[in-house]
Amino acid sequence: MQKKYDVIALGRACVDLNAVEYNRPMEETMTFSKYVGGSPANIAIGSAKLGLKVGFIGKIPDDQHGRFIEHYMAKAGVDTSNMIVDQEGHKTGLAFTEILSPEECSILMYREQVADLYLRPDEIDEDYLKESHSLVISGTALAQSPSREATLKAVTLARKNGIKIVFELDYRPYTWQTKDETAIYYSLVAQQSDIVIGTRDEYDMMENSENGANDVTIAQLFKHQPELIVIKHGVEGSYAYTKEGDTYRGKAYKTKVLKTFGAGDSYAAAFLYALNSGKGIETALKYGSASAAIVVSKHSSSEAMPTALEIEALIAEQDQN
Ligand SMILES: Nc1ncnc2c1ncn2[C@@H]1O[C@H](COP(=O)(O)OP(=O)(O)O)[C@@H](O)[C@H]1O
Ligand SMILES: O=C(O)C[C@@H](O)[C@H](O)C(=O)COP(=O)(O)O
Repeated sequence: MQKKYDVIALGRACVDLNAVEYNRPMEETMTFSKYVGGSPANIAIGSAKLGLKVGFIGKIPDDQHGRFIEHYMAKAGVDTSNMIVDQEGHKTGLAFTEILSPEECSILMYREQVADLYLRPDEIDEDYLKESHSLVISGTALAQSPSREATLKAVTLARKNGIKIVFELDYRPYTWQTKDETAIYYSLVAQQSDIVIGTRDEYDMMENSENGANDVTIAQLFKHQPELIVIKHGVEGSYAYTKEGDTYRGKAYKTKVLKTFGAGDSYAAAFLYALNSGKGIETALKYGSASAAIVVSKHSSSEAMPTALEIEALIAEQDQN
């Protein structure tokens, strides 16, 4: 069935302030470049750039930053009709990045009173959701009420209407109170999702454990709704597991790394694009990894999202060796 959207992403659309000066601690960094950020916003922008029809559900502040985010996303091809403008004075989440070296990057997030976490259940529009084949949920949207309840409502409505749920674990320590709390909400949504994507560390958060094993994780989740589970292991590559018992391994592509962040979001965007285009899981892993390799070589996460041609060129170049 033809629908207006391939994907609707739900969660934060914020601002990244990336250090312009490299190899320097943040204390000594004087200049930052502004980009739209927030994992689900990055995934939406990356998917739209690849040609998917993309919508977004979130809340942005009624100020210059909110308008910057909305304009940028609309220009990138994301439908912003369900990006609610906050009327209670909440602010944009900020992510300051420190690029100490290509291996040592950190993110300092300012997430007090951020508009995205004030999305309310009554602001989730069932008719909008019905227009999409899939719904991408960011784990951070579950960190605090009322965004938590709004997200759970979207999950229920997606299930009711046969919309595939993709759960991007997207764990950020900020705004979560305890590990138990994270594990409870992550498990709840993962069990109701069709596709779950996360790093090994994020699955450990979901399981409230350390050094967890992929086979244990998938055995647990496959008792529930998930049909496809992706577990990322950084530069060591990633795995995709299907409920039917197939395992696929994706290698990381070689690249000149500038910074480490942005990998996960670009991976998710290209992985979903490839799956949506009917390319199969093995190829989707390649698209995700190649997209991430391109983004870690560039300064931003959102602006750096590659086109399908760039991804395909990298795969063709490195897979022939
Ligand atoms: N240094 C790197 N060089 C090339 N590819 C990378 C690098 N780091 C990550 N990737 C790619 O990005 C994917 C996601 O990275 P990962 O670090 O696991 O996720 P996240 O950014 O969400 O923490 C990896 O599976 C890999 O394909
Ligand atoms: O998600 C955020 O709020 C910050 C992002 O915009 C930032 O670019 C980033 O940290 C992306 O990292 P990733 O999860 O490794 O893709």
